[in-house]
Amino acid sequence: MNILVFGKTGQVAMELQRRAPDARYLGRADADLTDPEKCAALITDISPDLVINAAAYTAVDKAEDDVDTARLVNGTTPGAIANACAQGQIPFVHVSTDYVFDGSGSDRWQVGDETGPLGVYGQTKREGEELVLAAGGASAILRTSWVFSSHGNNFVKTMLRLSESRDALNIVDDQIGGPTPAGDIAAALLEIGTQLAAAPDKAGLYHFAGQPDTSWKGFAEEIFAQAGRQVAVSGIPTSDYPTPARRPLNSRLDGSALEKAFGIATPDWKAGLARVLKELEVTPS
Ligand SMILES: NC(=O)C1=CN([C@@H]2O[C@H](COP(=O)(O)OP(=O)(O)OC[C@H]3O[C@@H](n4cnc5c(N)ncnc54)[C@H](OP(=O)(O)O)[C@@H]3O)[C@@H](O)[C@H]2O)C=CC1
Ligand SMILES: Cc1cn([C@H]2C[C@H](O)[C@@H](COP(=O)(O)OP(=O)(O)O[C@H]3O[C@@H](C)C(=O)[C@@H](O)[C@H]3O)O2)c(=O)[nH]c1=O
Ligand SMILES: [Mg+2]
Repeated sequence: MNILVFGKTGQVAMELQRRAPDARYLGRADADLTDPEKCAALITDISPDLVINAAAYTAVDKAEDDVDTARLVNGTTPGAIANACAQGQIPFVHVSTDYVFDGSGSDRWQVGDETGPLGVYGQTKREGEELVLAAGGASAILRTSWVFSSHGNNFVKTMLRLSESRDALNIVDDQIGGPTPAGDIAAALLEIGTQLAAAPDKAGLYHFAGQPDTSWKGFAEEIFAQAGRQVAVSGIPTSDYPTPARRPLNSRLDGSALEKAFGIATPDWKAGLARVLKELEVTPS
């Protein structure tokens, strides 16, 4: 199967390259997602058997002041890609986020639940979802959360870096969600794409997030425990950690629709964390 991937340097794109080295990966220089027409034209020219979009504008706070770029990258261009795929009858797998939700309540979000993004990143990712679904092709959207890996920027690497200079940290303990290993996401995207090619009726929205749910404080504590770093972690409310973008308090995603349609189980993030720390050569001292 000829697979075309938008994204090359990001966490999920790097993990896709490990699992599907023969796919074609488009970096920013090959396909700038601020240019919807160019991205759509690439699909028509290349005519692959499957398209995966692993690129996005993921700088949550920066997006608040960079709305036009975030909208093009997260909304307009995924829509244009989905339209080109629908026209060419090419299955398309796209990635979205827990930040499309408003974070109310404490139930796990189901795929059909109403969205209500709190910031520009979440709003533009939701616009992308709507445009992809409206394109009407064989498109699957995988919402995930709190992605980490040995590559790029993520919470695990931030905590490890801070532990070099700090013996105490304040971390928010009232945002609850599922940390998700990028490697498990990449494997899920490839499995979804393969199944979608044979069964286009499996198109739609799905959730995939690591379990068990935890807070950012709980995630930090597990990172330091597994890494053998002595850092005292104090829980603080979100109101004590002001940021330009608001973030959802309840990010719990229910993965049962994905399990039912594709047989893909919810990943164990603590096991994924152990693998990432091993890759980073972080061992308890
Ligand atoms: N990171 C997270 O915690 C979460 C991510 N997601 C979603 O998962 C998907 C993958 O995210 P992740 O792997 O973490 O992303 P990263 O933040 O690791 O990387 C973002 C990628 O998008 C690329 N990109 C950004 N802007 C453009 C552009 N204008 N043109 C071309 N490429 C561009 C970047 O390229 P470059 O290196 O050139 O900047 C980079 O490869 C995204 O859809 C994201 O919304 C969902 C939930 C949580
Ligand atoms: C560094 C630090 C962060 N925090 C908090 C801030 C924030 O609420 C939380 C996580 O910080 P981050 O900067 O990793 O958060 P953020 O970049 O918002 O992470 C999000 O990225 C986007 C792309 C997504 O789609 C989401 O699923 C989610 O992963 O930790 C502390 O409380 N103390 C600290 O010292
Ligand atoms: Mg971030």
